[in-house]
Amino acid sequence: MKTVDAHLAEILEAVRPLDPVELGLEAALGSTLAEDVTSPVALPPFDNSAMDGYAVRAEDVAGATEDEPVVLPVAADVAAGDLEPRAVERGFVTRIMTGAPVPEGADAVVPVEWTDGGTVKVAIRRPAPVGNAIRRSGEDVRAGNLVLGAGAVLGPAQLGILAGVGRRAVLAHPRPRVVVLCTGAELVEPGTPLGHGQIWESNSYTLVAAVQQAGGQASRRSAVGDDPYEFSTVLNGVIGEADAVITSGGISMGAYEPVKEALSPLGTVRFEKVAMQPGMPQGFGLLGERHVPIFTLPGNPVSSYVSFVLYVKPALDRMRGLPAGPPVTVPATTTSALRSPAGKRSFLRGVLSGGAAGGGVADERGGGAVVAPVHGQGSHQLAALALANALIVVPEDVTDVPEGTVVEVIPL
Ligand SMILES: Nc1nc2c(c(=O)[nH]1)N[C@H]1C(S)=C(S)[C@@H](COP(=O)(O)OP(=O)(O)OC[C@H]3O[C@@H](n4cnc5c(N)ncnc54)[C@H](O)[C@@H]3O)O[C@H]1N2
Ligand code: MOO
Repeated sequence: MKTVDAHLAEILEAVRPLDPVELGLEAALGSTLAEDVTSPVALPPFDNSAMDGYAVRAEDVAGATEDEPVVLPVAADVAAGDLEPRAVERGFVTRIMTGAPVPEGADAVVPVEWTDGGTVKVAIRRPAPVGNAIRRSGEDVRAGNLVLGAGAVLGPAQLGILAGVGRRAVLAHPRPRVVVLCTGAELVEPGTPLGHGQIWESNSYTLVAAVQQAGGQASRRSAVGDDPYEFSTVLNGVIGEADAVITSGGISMGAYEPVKEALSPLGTVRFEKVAMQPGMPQGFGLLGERHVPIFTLPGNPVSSYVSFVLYVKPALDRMRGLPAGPPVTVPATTTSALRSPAGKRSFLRGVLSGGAAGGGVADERGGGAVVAPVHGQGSHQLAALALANALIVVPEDVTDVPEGTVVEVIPL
């Protein structure tokens, strides 16, 4: 049987980063920067006030006290956005608002709270040291400085600095558009009545959410039955708009396996058994001239989600232009004994707590972190999966793990 590592390696070998495109900032959340961005100007671009108050020459107010305030005439008002260059003469002040340019000659701002708030003349009750409440030009970024490098994922703060350095659009790897397509004649939409032999379709909800969490844009197609022709028709209808396709179901050894039956003749999608549990039946390949990756995941709900975590998430990372590899694991001590089939890598569902997972500090031997396997390890046991927050990895050559052993765990 193929190993988990070999299957992932094959997928990562085949999948390429999406070509960078020019994205407006409104559309760029979650994309990956494909250029280095520098600032054309210093930020702030000019010295400006950090507070509402009075721009002064510090020496003019050096003697101010509560009992003997310094009273000075207010020569002008300067608000944020004031375009007129201004100056403060010796013996005068300028009323100034937060964000307004500091007038020539002023070297300190006295907050309004230290004064009587006068508009014609003002009584200042405390001295302000040179530089008080002034935000210097270039304090945040110098002109020409790199603010974000290629490879940065654009979140709210990153979009903010891009706008802050004057960009409206950037070159970025877009979020992959992923179509999720489930198969199975027994599947009906949640919210509709169940007939005999039917179940509510759930995998697409899990997989769409997983794609979104992994930085992709997911779209869901209603489940198709067990007819390979119908499956092919739906697939052909969506492929033009997809950067990747995920299917669930229809790939094992039964008589009605529409995904396998429709895709096997193409010769570009391989169906094989991978030495893992759950998720043994797997398929992967490339479709059409655009070489759109297709992940044909097993239908059992736990199997399809575990397969997503192990194979699709790293592939989406690569498509996003990010470093891609197997999921990160952390050490934790198992609270119960574990069993695993010989020759397969198991991904048991568990609840990870303590250590780094619980906000504490885990040492490299799992000190502090513990993991408790959930009750119900069948690949159909979706409720047990929903209680878990981690996958406990049991290697291929291990069949019994005693309670108290340090194991590797994939946080979900
Ligand atoms: N003779 C063999 N039978 C099976 C083997 C095998 O090696 N030999 N492998 C088993 C394993 S392991 C798995 S995993 C499944 C995978 O089968 P398929 O990918 O073909 O999936 P289906 O048969 O379509 O469905 C399996 C199971 O999952 C339920 N299901 C499917 N889709 C959904 C969905 N969207 N939402 C909720 N539940 C879903 C479906 O009703 C079935 O119960 O094959 C084993 N059999
Ligand atoms: O590989 Mo299957 O996922 O055990 O049920």
